[in-house]
Amino acid sequence: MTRAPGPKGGLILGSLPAFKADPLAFLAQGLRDHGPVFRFRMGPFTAHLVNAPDHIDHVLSRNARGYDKATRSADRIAATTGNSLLSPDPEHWTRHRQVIQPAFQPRRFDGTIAPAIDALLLPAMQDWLRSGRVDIVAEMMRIVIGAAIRILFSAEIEARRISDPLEVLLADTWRRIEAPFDLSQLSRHLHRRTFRRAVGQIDAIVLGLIAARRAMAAPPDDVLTRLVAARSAETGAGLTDRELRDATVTLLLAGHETTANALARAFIHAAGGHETAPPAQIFAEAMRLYPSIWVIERRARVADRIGDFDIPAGSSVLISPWLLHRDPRLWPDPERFDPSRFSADTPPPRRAYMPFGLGQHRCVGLHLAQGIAEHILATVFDRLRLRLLPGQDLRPRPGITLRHAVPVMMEVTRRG
Ligand code: HEM
Repeated sequence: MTRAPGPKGGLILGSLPAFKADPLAFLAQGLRDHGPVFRFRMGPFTAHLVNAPDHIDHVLSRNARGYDKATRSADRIAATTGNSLLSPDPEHWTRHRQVIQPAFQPRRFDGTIAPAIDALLLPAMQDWLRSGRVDIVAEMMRIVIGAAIRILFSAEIEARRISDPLEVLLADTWRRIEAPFDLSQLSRHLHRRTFRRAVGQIDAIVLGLIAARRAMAAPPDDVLTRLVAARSAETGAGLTDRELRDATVTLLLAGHETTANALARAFIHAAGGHETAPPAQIFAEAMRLYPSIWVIERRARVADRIGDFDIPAGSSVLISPWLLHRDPRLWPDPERFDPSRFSADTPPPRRAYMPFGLGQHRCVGLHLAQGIAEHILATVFDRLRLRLLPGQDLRPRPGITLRHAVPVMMEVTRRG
């Protein structure tokens, strides 16, 4: 057996303290010191980081059967989302994917994205102009969640009623992923009270939306109606209220911070030089440098071999779009923000770009996220001039998603 090289770490916790202190720096250092497949230990768990395009394709796509999502991270996330698309259980995943994927085809959103955003963004831009400033992270979060609620559920709910409890859930989930031993696995009652309260707040909203939708004689044509109407091809059964709740909470959790944080990065880096680049290219480049899902985890179901190294059954395999997108062999001058990398005549290097993942678990919300982001970027840069105020901490804060230190303030003036 050929073990992959890697940092030794401490006797009991292994590399967990170094990972917790700065996960991006820890993984980047491991790559520099040990090469594109390296092994490390986090408490009792063994992990392998894999960072060559061919190896990533092997794990997520070509040999996806050899890997599953029965990972600690998926397990912790399922405490919030229940049995849904993010569930480690392949049966639940298949059922939800069959129902949700058709509801997210790009043409399904024709004509709905722009009005949902404009209703929130246009008045917001007036406020930014009046005060001459905007906290771009908070505003992107508010506008994305508000627009998503309109697009998915045709509802108008104050964004904070959803984003505040989601924030608690995401922070709590990340804490549990980082902890080598989690007593809440023994009993749901050991979940912190704040966690349970946040779940209760979200459930009250989504279960209310589901009940109202079931009672409607002429429901609107949106994602919730499509989920309520979906029937299993084999049994003809529709989703229960619990399944609808799990699907809905999953979409909210997976979609809001990912899109909002990448958008905030797009504004921060495009302002002052790249505003006239096509919005699709600005957003693609922001997600290259700041992929919201900065690490993807799988578990080896059976023993495998990646490159020259043996991967034992049960080992966790980590793939980091953050590292892949900054590899200087794939991306010349990787730290430079340059939307023209994505112009039609310079397609990105093959298999070197994966902000939405790869293979069967590839993001279902991809077209929605891109549609929302491109419309917001185009509308704002068409009318306003944004400049980053100096002296701010822009370092990324990795959690479940790649976050920012907040607030990030930008100066706002009228364009032209
Ligand atoms: C810029 C925004 C987004 C980014 C960067 C992103 C990224 C990703 C990535 C990397 C995965 C694959 C994870 C894996 O393989 O384990 C994923 C899966 C997923 N995403 Fe997104 N996402 C974004 C927006 C959205 C939106 C708007 C929604 C829905 C409203 C969404 C819903 C999901 C769901 C449900 C999955 C699980 C798919 C599955 O396992 O079958 N995402 N996303």
